[in-house]
Amino acid sequence: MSSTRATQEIPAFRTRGITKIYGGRGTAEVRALDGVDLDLPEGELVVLLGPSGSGKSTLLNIIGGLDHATSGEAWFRDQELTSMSDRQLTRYRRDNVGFVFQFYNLVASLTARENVALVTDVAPDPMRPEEALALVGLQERQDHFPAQMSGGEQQRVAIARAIAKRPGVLLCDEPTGALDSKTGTAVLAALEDVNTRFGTTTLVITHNAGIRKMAHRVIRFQDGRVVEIEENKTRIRAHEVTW
Ligand SMILES: Nc1ncnc2c1ncn2[C@@H]1O[C@H](COP(=O)(O)OP(=O)(O)OP(=O)(O)O)[C@@H](O)[C@H]1O
Repeated sequence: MSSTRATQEIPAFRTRGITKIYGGRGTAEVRALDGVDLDLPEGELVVLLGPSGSGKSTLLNIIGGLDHATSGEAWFRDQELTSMSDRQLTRYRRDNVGFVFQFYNLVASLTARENVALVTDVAPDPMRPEEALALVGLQERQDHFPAQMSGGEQQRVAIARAIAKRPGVLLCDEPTGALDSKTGTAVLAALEDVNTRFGTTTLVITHNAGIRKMAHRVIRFQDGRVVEIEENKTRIRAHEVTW
């Protein structure tokens, strides 16, 4: 087996027995994750579904290097995240992870281009902000401020900001949660395009079950466990998703 092939077989993310317990010592213990084992291949678009409180965000935060597990192992490619210090996790996030959250977290006093430049100024091999904004269809809106844009446009600026540093993975927590179907569709199309064009492994938490049909793989959570993993043989395009 060639070394290239061996490298390709390492999943983007691998978790073994990941458990996260909040509270304890007098307060009620919450087992947010209870032994999660996952292998997520490179380049996939993965949808995480499950009821509120089932552990989706907790998992995303751990594999995104924003939080520590209580026990178990989590790996990004050949790097073990669960043995990293906070400083190492900060570097891991900076070098590898783009985040997109439900509320866009744009700086109100900066234009779209300036919001993206906040990230490109500190990344080693970034796209130009103009290029990232063009990829999400906002080439005409570079000099606009967040308040002059719709929710969907603001979320696309947030996606441009997340992808501009060319991350290996894009982690999205309810990216369409605050959007109506029309603007939500444009956001999904931007995520689909990034995944297809760059092969960026993309994880999307959603409560919109319609989005599952866009995914290569659908992971369903319940009570802190993975209860179902489904691979879609045929996928639909973002613009076919119904709300
Ligand atoms: N900082 C915290 N302290 C205590 N409990 C927490 C904390 N963060 C999350 N939890 C609990 O952990 C469990 C899993 O939460 P998590 O946010 O991962 O669920 P989720 O599936 O993402 O839910 P939602 O779809 O509502 O965002 C919940 O019971 C939640 O209340």
